[in-house]
Amino acid sequence: MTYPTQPEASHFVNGQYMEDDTGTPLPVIYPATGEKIAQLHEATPKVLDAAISAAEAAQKEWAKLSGMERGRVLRRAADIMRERNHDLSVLETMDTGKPYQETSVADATSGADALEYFGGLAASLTGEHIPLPGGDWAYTIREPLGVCAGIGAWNYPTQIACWKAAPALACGNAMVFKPSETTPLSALKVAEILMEAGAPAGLFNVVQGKGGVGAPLVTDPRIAKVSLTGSVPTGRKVYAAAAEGMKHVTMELGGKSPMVVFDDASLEDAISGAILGNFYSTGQVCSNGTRVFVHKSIKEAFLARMAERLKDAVIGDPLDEATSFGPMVSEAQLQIVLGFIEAGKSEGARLVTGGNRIDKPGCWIEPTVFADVTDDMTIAREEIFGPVLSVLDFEDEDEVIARANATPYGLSAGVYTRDLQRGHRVIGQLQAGSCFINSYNDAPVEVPFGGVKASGVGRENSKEAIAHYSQVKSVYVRMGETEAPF
Ligand SMILES: NC(=O)c1ccc[n+]([C@@H]2O[C@H](COP(=O)([O-])OP(=O)(O)OC[C@H]3O[C@@H](n4cnc5c(N)ncnc54)[C@H](O)[C@@H]3O)[C@@H](O)[C@H]2O)c1
Ligand SMILES: O=CCc1c[nH]cn1
Repeated sequence: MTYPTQPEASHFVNGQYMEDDTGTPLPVIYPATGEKIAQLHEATPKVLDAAISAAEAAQKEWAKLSGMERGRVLRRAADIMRERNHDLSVLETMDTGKPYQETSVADATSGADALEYFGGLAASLTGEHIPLPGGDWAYTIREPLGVCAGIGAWNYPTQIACWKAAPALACGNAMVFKPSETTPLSALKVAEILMEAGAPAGLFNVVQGKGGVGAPLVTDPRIAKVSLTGSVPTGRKVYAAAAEGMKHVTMELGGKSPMVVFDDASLEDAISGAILGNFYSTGQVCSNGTRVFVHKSIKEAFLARMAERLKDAVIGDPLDEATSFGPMVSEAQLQIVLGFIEAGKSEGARLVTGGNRIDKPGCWIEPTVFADVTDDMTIAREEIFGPVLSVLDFEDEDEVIARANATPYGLSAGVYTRDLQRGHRVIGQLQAGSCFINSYNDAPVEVPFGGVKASGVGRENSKEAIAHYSQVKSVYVRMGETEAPF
């Protein structure tokens, strides 16, 4: 392996790399080949304490800056990130296995968008003046929360770090970020870039490790807010632990989202949407539309054309720009997905294409499509987080809305139809936070992102995120005498 993937040290604390090799070893594997590309260590209590202390000290100084000054640092970081997009994308590809064709347009670039967007907003985070009877008045101040903990999943490591850090820092907070143990490399680059852009030492710290490092980070009394991107079971644990300390939370969790394809839809567009919503990032996207409800009258045409379109997937070296479908992130995740495929077969779903591990080193699996899936099957109920698309038939609008909503999840939903009234009518009734009409899986920073029901609490991106990284102080000002009853 020629690309430098071994970082200077495992953690980034108080503006510099930090190592404590007494921590449990954490090997980093390139999923495309199974080769080890870096060797890190999990954070020990000493590292974690140093990171939180550094963040606490930095936050006090950072909060004294004006929004304009804070925003300037974030916008500089966005520029640096864009200048380094190539190298950052190669690193992201090696960390996750996602093809460079994707990482070069959806990872560091998305992180840079967040830094630029929230950098631009920082100066406008002001309070209100509220006139009251008798000449009295009140004003409000939007204050930072303090030190925020960010905890990431492995599918979008750079994007997740920036989607959390950018609004947190814009509001005057500091952050201790724990990336997923599976993809620990790129958050360290985010930390380097923020320091280079002028952020004070300690403002953004990275500590490595599994849940055993995440758990004490969440409960540390110096942490004011926890933002987790991860699965629903982890979300339940982290939300409960944060509640004990009455901390603010953002929970960006999993889903089992419906995509509804009506009989008047453009078949090519609907298939493109289903490809984006099931096979982009090898199916490892939280908002994926994995329950594809296709109107019975067009189902066979949909399946035939989907099978044809899948032949155009270029499965190969993720660093080759022509590759459009990479490996799964890890052997463990691959085994989980193979288990779901077996469940699909044994419960009676029709395997249309794929279904097999690809016989070469690394974590490769074929893009897989099941048809004749029914609502009670495991593959229709549980989040798979891999390249497995399930087609379910429907005939009636009210029926499909009820079935689409019959899930504990509520992250996303999509509708394909040429009837715009129907599109809005149906989307309006689907229980999901991030929805699409005649599109799927777009996530621009200007638009709120997040789920309802078990899929999460709070929103990332857009102006909505500001409310989740700040609190409002109100000040009542009496202009006359203070009257009391006695
Ligand atoms: N809604 C979103 O924005 C979004 C985005 C990406 C991924 N996801 C979800 O993430 C999941 C896949 O990622 P994953 O397998 O890394 O998820 P995961 O829940 O296994 O882990 C997520 C993170 O939580 C940490 N963690 C685990 N136990 C913890 C504990 N007790 N306390 C604190 N931290 C703990 C892990 O180390 C990791 O960093 C999928 O369910 C996917 O839908 C959601
Ligand atoms: O994985 C979830 C977040 C996301 C959705 N689209 C791009 N990133």
